[in-house]
Amino acid sequence: MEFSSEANQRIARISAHLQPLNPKVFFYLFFFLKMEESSVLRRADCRAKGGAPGFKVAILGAAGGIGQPLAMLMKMNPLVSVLHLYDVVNAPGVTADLSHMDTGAVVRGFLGQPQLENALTGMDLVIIPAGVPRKPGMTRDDLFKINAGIVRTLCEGVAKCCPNAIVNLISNPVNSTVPIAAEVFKKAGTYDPKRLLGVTTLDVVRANTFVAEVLGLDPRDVNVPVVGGHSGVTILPLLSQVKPPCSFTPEETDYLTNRIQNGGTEVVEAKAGAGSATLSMAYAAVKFADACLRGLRGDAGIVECAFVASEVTELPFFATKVRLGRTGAEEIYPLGPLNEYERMGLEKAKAELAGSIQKGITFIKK
Ligand SMILES: NC(=O)C1=CN([C@@H]2O[C@H](COP(=O)(O)OP(=O)(O)OC[C@H]3O[C@@H](n4cnc5c(N)ncnc54)[C@H](O)[C@@H]3O)[C@@H](O)[C@H]2O)C=CC1
Ligand SMILES: O=C([O-])CC(=O)C(=O)O
Repeated sequence: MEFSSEANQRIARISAHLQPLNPKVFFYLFFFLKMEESSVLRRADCRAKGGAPGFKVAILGAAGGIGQPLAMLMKMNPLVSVLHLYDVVNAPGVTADLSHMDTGAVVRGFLGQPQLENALTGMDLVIIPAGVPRKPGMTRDDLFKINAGIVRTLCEGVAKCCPNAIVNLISNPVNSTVPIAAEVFKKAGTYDPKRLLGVTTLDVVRANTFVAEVLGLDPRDVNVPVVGGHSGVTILPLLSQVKPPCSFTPEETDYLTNRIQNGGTEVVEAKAGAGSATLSMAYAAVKFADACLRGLRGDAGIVECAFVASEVTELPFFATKVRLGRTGAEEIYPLGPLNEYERMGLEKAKAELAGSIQKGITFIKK
């Protein structure tokens, strides 16, 4: 008889003591130890395959400034059973590090293009923060040149390996990368507009924080809808629809609108060349991903703002409140009543958005 594994060697040691005794006792004990070993192995195998109930989530760009804290927070999310971390650099290190956390999700790392397909196969949710961030003096559109191609390649992988996954797209410029992703999925014949969501949660998170400061409230009790897109004037906070209901002076309205629209630039300048928002973005991305997973699970009443395919305006994409469900963005809410200030803001937002959306579409169609 061959004894290879550690468990088998233990059986061999015990057997050696038992064999000279009663053959019947030996047989039953040997049988019991074998059963115990196979159940231990089954449990380990089950965990290694992500057998715990929950969703399978991939992060593409997982070793980056957003990717790392995002991966850590997703590793802590009880709705996640398997977490795939993909990047073109450092994925093994981040994976080894996070895999020591005693939380339920099984973490696996994937490095470089040849491992992209394995990273994506079987995923329920794919979160994409891959790409370069801004430096002071740059607009988000300045990132298009590099990030457009990155998003195209990653979305081709999604179309091939997990066409039914929900996609949370973070890479900037979101106003163009979401249309790029849509065109890639259309080309592959896998496009379902409900499953493609541009992440604008950080705008809402900032709006809640800044409005709470002005009102002297706890930001957790404040909810500000932010519509339009994710860049400059396309970020349109609807201060007339803040919950709890409140009112602002014209000066407060100006201050808050400008601060929310320029929140990203405020961080880029403070970081002085070392990148853009990463920690608040990881927080926002996890807030949004968790909402998507709760929607997938079938929870009722999950509503978040997101940049999605939309008929709310004449533009093909627009950020508004959406209801998240088992199939993604199942309902897209209208803008609701706007005041004069917001109506003017909406026209400015639409004018800029139209060009950014078209730029993304043309990038794939050309
Ligand atoms: N939607 C939003 O609200 C926000 C979006 N962003 C955007 O998120 C993106 C990432 O920002 P950071 O994490 O700060 O940048 P980062 O440079 O720290 O990390 C980006 C990661 O992407 C990886 N990467 C590059 N090419 C890749 C590829 N082809 N496949 C997989 N991974 C690839 C890099 O190796 C790096 O680890 C930027 O485009 C940034 O503008 C940032 C903040 C907020
Ligand atoms: O400003 C940037 O470049 C990053 C970003 O999108 C944000 O912080 O909102």
